[in-house]
Amino acid sequence: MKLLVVAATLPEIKPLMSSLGQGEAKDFSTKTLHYHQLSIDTLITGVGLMHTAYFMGKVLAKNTYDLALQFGIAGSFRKDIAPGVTVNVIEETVADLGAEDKDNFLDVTELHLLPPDQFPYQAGKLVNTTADSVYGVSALKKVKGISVNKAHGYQYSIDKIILKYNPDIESMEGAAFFYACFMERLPCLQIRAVSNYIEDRNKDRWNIPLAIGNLNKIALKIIHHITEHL
Ligand SMILES: O=C(O)c1cccc(C(=O)CC[C@H]2O[C@@H](n3cnc4c(=O)[nH]cnc43)[C@H](O)[C@@H]2O)c1
Repeated sequence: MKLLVVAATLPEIKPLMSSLGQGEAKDFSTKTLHYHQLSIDTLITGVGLMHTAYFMGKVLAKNTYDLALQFGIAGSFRKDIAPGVTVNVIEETVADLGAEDKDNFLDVTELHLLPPDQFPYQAGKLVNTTADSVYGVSALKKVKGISVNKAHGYQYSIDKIILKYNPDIESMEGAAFFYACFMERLPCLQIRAVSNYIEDRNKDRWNIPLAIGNLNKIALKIIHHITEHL
């Protein structure tokens, strides 16, 4: 079985990679690891939608996989999804692709620049239908994500985005990962651990080590689940 494991930055999946053993570098962004019967390509895309889209397109043009897994940290809009909590992101919207109209924001579907049901969108959303039970993650909370180029850090714009999309979490790569996987009809999961609440910007309140620790525990659990059920 061939897996693609994607992260924005190396620290986010370094503990997982260390647990899986030495791999060989394919190029500066990808490495191949062999673990039991699995061949695992790891891809570090860099932070952001554009970087993720480029590297996903490149790796999927050259390789075929049975499953792609994106692991990352995220901000949470909800007090009940606290720093450290790990979630399965099952829906994505690019929340800052569009145009301003005075104090309003119109997204690409509202601007009629993207037909809301054009494949792979469903009512303007990217919805992941990959069966999570197969990969041992059914206990994780399923959440709605937004992807942005400009992270929210100001209560006024946070209130507005909650009213518009009612998101649970925010990342800077999730939608690009889903779009590439859905276009290639590649089963995929986007698993994120919360590093911070989305609030007026205060980096001192972030807990990235906790998020990365919990993220990697789940990541390893998924890989073990797959090896045990092959
Ligand atoms: O310093 C800041 O204000 C700041 C704002 C957003 C992200 C960062 C990062 O250093 C992390 C980038 C990385 O983590 C994901 N992430 C984590 N929390 C959030 C968030 O609240 N909003 C958007 N993205 C977040 C993101 O996917 C990046 O990969 C620093």
